[in-house]
Amino acid sequence: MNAVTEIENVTGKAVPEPKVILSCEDITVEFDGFKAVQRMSLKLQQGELRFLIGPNGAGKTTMLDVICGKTRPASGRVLFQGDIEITRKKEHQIAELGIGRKFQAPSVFAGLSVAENLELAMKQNRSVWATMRAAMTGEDQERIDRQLDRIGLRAKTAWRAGSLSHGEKQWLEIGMMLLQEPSVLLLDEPVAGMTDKETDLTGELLRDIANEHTVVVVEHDMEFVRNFASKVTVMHEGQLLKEGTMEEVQQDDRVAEVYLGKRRDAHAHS
Ligand SMILES: Nc1ncnc2c1ncn2[C@@H]1O[C@H](COP(=O)(O)OP(=O)(O)OP(=O)(O)O)[C@@H](O)[C@H]1O
Repeated sequence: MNAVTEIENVTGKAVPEPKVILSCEDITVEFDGFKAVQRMSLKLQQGELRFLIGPNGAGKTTMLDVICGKTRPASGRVLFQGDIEITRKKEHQIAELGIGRKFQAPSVFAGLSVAENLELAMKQNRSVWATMRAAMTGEDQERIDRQLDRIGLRAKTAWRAGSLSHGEKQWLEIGMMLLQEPSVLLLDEPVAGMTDKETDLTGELLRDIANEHTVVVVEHDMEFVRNFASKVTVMHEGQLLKEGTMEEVQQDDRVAEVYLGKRRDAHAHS
């Protein structure tokens, strides 16, 4: 399963080809006859941080909903890890396969401590829980500590989650997701409502996470995207408008017209 396909680069030297972990093919979503997404395709490589941008109503959230099984497409299919078709699977089955979804608002248990939230999340990881039940504590504590360091909340382990800042709650929820060891993380506007400092720290956190997981971020904050995106997918009116580096996307006239241009105009008039 882990065989790495090799391709030849321009010098004729064999280099490992990045593995596609998730592939959305020709997805169309209809709501009462209205096509919210139209023949949209999206391929994600293992370990990439992909930003999904576009104006309001472009279909970004609907694409995440299709991937995580919340919305059924009228046509098209979603393949996970090569040949596992997840298009008609239920949300919980898709989550168990390793695709985690985080919605915009943080959802942590406010009355529990940071540590308790993380412990609970880890216990929901059924496969690990079942196989490692006998050898719990030490190893589990290490896994929790690792996430605490990663999300920057080690000093606040005993704090009630409800007393954390908005940004810290978002990081805690990301840490909780990571303890379930997903291959793919889908995040809806993770930096909305964060301070500039929190936004930057979140960008660094997402980059760090993307070394081990594949991360898809739906985002409106263009400064954040500019600072942290390597590859960007732009949607408009349910369709793929452009895909490429931030530079390529910014230089595209159609993107400027439907999206970036509109934002510049909005700023110019404010
Ligand atoms: N459950 C639904 N029923 C009917 N129409 C819907 C439903 N969900 C989304 N839509 C419509 O589908 C289109 C795409 O919505 P979607 O939320 O995916 O866009 P988006 O790009 O995420 O927008 P935003 O950036 O504003 O969140 C919009 O016109 C929206 O009104």
